[in-house]
Amino acid sequence: MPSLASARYGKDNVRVYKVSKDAATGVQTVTEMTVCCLLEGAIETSYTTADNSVVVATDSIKNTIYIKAKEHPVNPPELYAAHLAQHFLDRYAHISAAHVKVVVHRWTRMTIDGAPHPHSFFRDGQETRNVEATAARGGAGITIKSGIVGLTVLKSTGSAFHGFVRDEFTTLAETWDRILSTDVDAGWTWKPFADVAAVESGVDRFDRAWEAARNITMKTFANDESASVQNTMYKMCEQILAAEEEIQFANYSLPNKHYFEIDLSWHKGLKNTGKDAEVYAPQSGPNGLIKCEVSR
Ligand SMILES: O=c1[nH]c(=O)c2[nH]c(=O)[nH]c2[nH]1
Repeated sequence: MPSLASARYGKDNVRVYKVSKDAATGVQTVTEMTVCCLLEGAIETSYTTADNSVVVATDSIKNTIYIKAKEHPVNPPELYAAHLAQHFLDRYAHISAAHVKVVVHRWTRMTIDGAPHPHSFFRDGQETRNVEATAARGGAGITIKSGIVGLTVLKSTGSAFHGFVRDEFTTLAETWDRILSTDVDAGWTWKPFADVAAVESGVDRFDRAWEAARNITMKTFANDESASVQNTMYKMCEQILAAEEEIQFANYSLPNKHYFEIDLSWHKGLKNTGKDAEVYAPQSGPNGLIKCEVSR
């Protein structure tokens, strides 16, 4: 006899834009985000016996996403996500958990004639600031994971990879100097918060951690004499844990986006390998994929 093992539902890809206008200076500040909100609870009968009386319509969930963005600050996204998730527990007795994901897109203020423009912005890359917040009953409180996704980086030297297993499956040559490129997906998990008030008190921690993680990622990527993606990402995790006491875990998921040397010696003896390598072939795939999570 089948039974519902797990279920959650809600609205995904809700695009939200919020502007704040400083009447005194005329300066406007904008935030654009994409929100997903999924609910769990005593909703089994909606699946098993077509009982829609337990269903908060996904259209209503979408409306709530807009209303909470109007009622509360959307920055930092951690606080907005906590307010939104907690709302569903407060409003609906049969909902036991609300999972909110917020993806914040970049709108960076333009500098025009050397001065910050009051109301014009540009998209300076596909990098996003991501937050996943879950509010749950039973003393679980609010759990929050923050992150950076889609920060594409490359270093043209300062990366090696040697000493790996060599056997009958190995063709890769050891290298002491290679190109290293990746799309950073970094995350940091906060100690659980008792309630929204706990998220709100000391709310500066979230922007501080995001800025620290971004700087740590770039500085370590740039300055580390990398022995491997594994070792470089571990060094980044260690520093993120050291930066904020309330962070329990730090994690990275990094594709290794390969750049292959091209042997052009067949053409008039052109030297383009080893120390003479200048023209490379960037690869779309396959790529390495290296992940880790580091705890205290
Ligand atoms: O940094 C690396 N880690 C690996 O595990 C690996 N494997 C590989 O083929 N190249 C690399 N590079």
